[in-house]
Amino acid sequence: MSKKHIEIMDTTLRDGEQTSGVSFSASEKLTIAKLLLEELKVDRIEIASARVSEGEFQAVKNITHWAKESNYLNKVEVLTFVDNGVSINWMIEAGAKVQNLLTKGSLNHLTYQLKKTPNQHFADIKENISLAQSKGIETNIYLEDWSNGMRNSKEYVFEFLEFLASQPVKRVMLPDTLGVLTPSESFEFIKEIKDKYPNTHFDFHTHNDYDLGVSNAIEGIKAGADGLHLTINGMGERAGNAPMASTIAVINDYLPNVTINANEKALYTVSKLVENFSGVLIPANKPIVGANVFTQTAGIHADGDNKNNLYFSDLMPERFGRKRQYALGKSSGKANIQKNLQELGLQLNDDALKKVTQRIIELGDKKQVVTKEDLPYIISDVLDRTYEEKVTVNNYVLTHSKGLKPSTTVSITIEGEMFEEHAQGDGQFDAFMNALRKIFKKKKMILPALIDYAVRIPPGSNSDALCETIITWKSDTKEFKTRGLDSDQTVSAIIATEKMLNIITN
Ligand SMILES: CC(=O)SCCNC(=O)CCNC(=O)[C@H](O)C(C)(C)COP(=O)(O)OP(=O)(O)OC[C@H]1O[C@@H](n2cnc3c(N)ncnc32)[C@H](O)[C@@H]1OP(=O)(O)O
Repeated sequence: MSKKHIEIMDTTLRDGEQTSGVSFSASEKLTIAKLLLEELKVDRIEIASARVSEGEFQAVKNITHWAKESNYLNKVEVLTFVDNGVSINWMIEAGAKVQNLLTKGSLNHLTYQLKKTPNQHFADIKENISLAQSKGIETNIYLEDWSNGMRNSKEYVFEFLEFLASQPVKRVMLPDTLGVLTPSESFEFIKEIKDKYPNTHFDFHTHNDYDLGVSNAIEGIKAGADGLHLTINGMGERAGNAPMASTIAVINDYLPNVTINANEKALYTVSKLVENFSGVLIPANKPIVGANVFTQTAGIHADGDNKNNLYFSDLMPERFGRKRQYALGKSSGKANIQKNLQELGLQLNDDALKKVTQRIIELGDKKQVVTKEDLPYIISDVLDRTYEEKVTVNNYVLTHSKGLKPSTTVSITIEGEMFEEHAQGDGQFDAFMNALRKIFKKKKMILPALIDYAVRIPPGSNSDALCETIITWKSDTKEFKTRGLDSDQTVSAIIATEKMLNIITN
């Protein structure tokens, strides 16, 4: 079976910009247009609606100027209105060559918005197309609200298509303007039309109001559509349009008899650029381009990746210029940690790996985000413990309140014997140390003096999970440092103190 080429028309700069609150500047539009055509290699781009504003006029002018020099002018399209040539003049002055003429694809819209009869509308359109032709402008035609037209005024839609068959129109564009179609209707409607007009090029334009934008687009292609309108990150009015990334991936993976020019590898870069320019953040779970979609979190999945890539699918991140990652947190297992260690070029023996895994799970339990960059600190914190653990801090309460002295109750075990003490201090940690001093007095031991106390976020660790406290102690015989690492500053100091207690009792 011969393969069919499907045109991809990107409308991020027109329909995508209709996302509430989004307005691209002229230079942003030019940058996005270049990336779309040169890197993502979509077949066509729709860059603006005519007449909108002076800024929009400038934006179109900049793009057409560049497109003319780069031989892309016939791929750059402007949405126009049936307005006695006002839109056509606007786009000609802005240097554009292809109009996407917005007409009414449902009787309802025609009757109530334009207040015209079908014959009046067709006559206006005929005049518009012929004016465009006389000025060297190519015409594609939108049948706005076509999906509802097919449901409620099918006779009108076919009358319209019959009229268009005699017109010099390059493409007929069928929008599901309100995103109301189901996948099966998308298939049926497009098939019905394509069967009747097999030689006409039909674009299908879907919206995501029911989250069916991609499914509908795919069914449209199966039914015979020749082109699709998509937007980067699914931007667009209301719930947006069918997103470029997932639609392309589905076409490539599930429609073997279809070819497209779009280059998957460029998707992520374009998506991030549009995210930055639009200010509309890509949801972390957005297929293909979201931050989390190539991150394995569960330990079992990371383990399976080590064993014959059991949790891989065709949707490999490298296709899209991305990399698989392994999250660190409470659902991590040894395999997640190993994968991250490999990336850092570190190796641990089984015992150390177990201890580090346990520590990451503890941190994860506190809802902390642990990153790959935190790992070296966690490792040195855990592996610091080269002594026999004779002292354990079991429990403590630290209080801090306005007008009252901070106080602590602490319970510790020293070589199997439990002690509990209460003390006040100048701060929470001071109170904690005073309680410890009381306990160790009972053991006839004097604790070393605290001579320096430094707190920092570990350098290079770019998560907010960790806080490192390094305490310098001085006893009669020596000066030494201990460090503690935790998400909480006081807890990290207590961990450093527990290490000191173990050093002096060993
Ligand atoms: C499917 C889509 O997403 S279509 C998106 C179309 N793009 C836009 O709307 C771009 C943003 N719009 C605008 O900047 C403005 O609306 C403009 C410049 C186009 C027009 O502005 P205004 O002249 O102020 O009119 P307004 O915004 O109220 O638009 C409604 C008018 O357009 C008419 N209209 C609606 N569809 C069409 C059409 N396809 N062709 C011609 N006129 C149309 C309406 O009948 C109405 O006319 P009326 O005032 O005589 O009743």
